[in-house]
Amino acid sequence: MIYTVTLNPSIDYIVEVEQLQLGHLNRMKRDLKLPGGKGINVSRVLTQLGAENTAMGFLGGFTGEFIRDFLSKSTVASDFVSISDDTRINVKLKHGDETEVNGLGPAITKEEAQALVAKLSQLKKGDILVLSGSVPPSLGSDFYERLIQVCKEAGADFVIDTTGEALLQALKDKPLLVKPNHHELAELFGVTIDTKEDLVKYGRKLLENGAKHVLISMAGEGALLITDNEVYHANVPAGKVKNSVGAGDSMIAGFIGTFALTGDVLKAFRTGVASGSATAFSDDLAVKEQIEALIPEVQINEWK
Ligand SMILES: Nc1ncnc2c1ncn2[C@@H]1O[C@H](COP(=O)(O)OP(=O)(O)OP(=O)(O)O)[C@@H](O)[C@H]1O
Ligand SMILES: O=P(O)(O)OC[C@@]1(O)O[C@H](CO)[C@@H](O)[C@@H]1O
Repeated sequence: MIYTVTLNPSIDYIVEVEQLQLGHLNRMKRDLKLPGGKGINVSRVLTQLGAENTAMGFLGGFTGEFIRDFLSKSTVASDFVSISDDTRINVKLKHGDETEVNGLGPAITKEEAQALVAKLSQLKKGDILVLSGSVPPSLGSDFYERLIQVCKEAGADFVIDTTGEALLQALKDKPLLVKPNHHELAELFGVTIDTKEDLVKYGRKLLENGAKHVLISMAGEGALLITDNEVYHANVPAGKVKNSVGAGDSMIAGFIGTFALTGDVLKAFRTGVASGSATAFSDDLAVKEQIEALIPEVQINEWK
């Protein structure tokens, strides 16, 4: 069973304007409210792929109710801890370009935090825990580390999609998968990456430090999968990009959902790329039919 954890869910308020004029009244051309937060996105795409999963984390207030309701209507199983503060609203402004303004996140009490830890102590060997996204400041920066220890004690695997120190710290506990994009990989090691050799060199460092699989996404320029023995490159399908929000989460869902169902790492890689691109080509997250249509367009080659 796969469990996703979103410590800091959001309503993603997607607002489209013809042209953004700072300091003036702008009228919306279109707007859309969607449940957001990286783990929730992973759960929504896992559900599309038929991979059994439960979305967990913290939800509170009217914003939390919106998310609960949306997930239930779209048959995404969930088991969130209810909190007294409001779940945040993240603004995604489309004005030719994409500008995002993400909230800090709600206050979470010690008791609420402990309630999530207690739920996760029910994990079992063979389960996969997906930890994705930012940590609300009230939880403290070591909260992921606490959840990873709970996961390890249960003998379950984990995937972590975060950045910086929290990601580096998590490597020693041997995550099943990490997926930085090429910019995040460079930032992580405080370097600039200009060549294919450097991408592989720094991707391999994540493996050497403990990750079991490393995916490096490069938006429209393809993706790399680095395993102990091999490096594989995938192209991305051609299409019109409508939305990049959640493309990386969809890629993780495609990879982990397929890996959990088949154990086949290359099939997982191909579905991961197809899922990321299917979301990039949609207004919302990808649905099953869109993902399936793109799978044959993803070619994977060994990278020498
Ligand atoms: N321009 C594009 N054309 C086709 N596919 C794309 C494009 N941009 C993103 N994707 C798909 O989405 C996947 C993840 O994209 P990206 O490298 O932007 O990840 P990310 O930075 O984690 O994404 P996010 O915007 O969700 O933070 C890519 O590997 C690819 O499959
Ligand atoms: O603020 P965080 O937790 O880093 O990212 C949150 C977020 O930007 O990530 C998702 C896309 O990946 C969105 O649904 C959501 O708004």
